[in-house]
Amino acid sequence: MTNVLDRIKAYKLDEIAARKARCPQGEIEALARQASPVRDFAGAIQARIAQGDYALIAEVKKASPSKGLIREDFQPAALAAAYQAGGATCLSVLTDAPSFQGHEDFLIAARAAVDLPVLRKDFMYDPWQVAEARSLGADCILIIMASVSDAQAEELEAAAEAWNMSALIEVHDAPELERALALRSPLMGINNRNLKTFETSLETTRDLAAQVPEDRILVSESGMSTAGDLATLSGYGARAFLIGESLMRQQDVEVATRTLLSNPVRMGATT
Ligand SMILES: O=P(O)(O)OC[C@@H](O)[C@@H](O)c1c[nH]c2ccccc12
Repeated sequence: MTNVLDRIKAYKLDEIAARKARCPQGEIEALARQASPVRDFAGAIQARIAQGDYALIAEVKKASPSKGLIREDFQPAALAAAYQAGGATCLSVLTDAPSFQGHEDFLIAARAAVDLPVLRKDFMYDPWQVAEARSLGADCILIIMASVSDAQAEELEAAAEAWNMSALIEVHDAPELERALALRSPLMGINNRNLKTFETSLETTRDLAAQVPEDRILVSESGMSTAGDLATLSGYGARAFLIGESLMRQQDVEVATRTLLSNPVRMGATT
């Protein structure tokens, strides 16, 4: 039985092979070395949380396999600027074309419009892709535990470290979280959406949060749309949130971002 994630992995491996044939490791590394200096993605999230604020990773997302086209008027630079003005801490930009109608140029344009660190949101299997991400300017990569072996995850994380980039480790269940804890990255993403079935429930974060050690930053991912959702997830221990669709559906993205982030539960504050 093949699921969505398996299908994505199959075409992604073909895509990687074709790209590597056009631009071998040495060449992509040379391009990566010329890229704009790395912005500290994990550090920005850590700093925002330390201030008692929520850290928002705001996603530039045109379409998804489960929802189709999400936003008609899609201008990555303007959207990035709106996210930054609305209070986002970092950006995530989808670069996968077949399933998300993403593009490398969207990441380049979005990052150039702001001074926030940027996650390249794509399906990573090969250290070559990490160098490619850096060559585009990306500051962070995604490692989806459901789609890689332990050895692959370790190899991708090591590549991110070698480029001074952050890595967001994504899990959806307890066995994946267990495997993820063998890695070093402080950024532990709990995806509320099952990438094999698209089923989405904030209870995923509730059920796994207790198993995330204190020294990791819990990032709740997917399926959030209101300040109330953030408050609920904050009750489970999440202080960082990765949000795309609900913000992409708003006419005024800056106002929507600011509204979403209003009313944070200030840690340690008494009422
Ligand atoms: O649009 P949402 O429901 O707010 O979700 C954003 C982000 O979490 C989601 O796009 C995502 C999480 N993990 C992924 C892995 C690949 C592609 C996309 C994703």
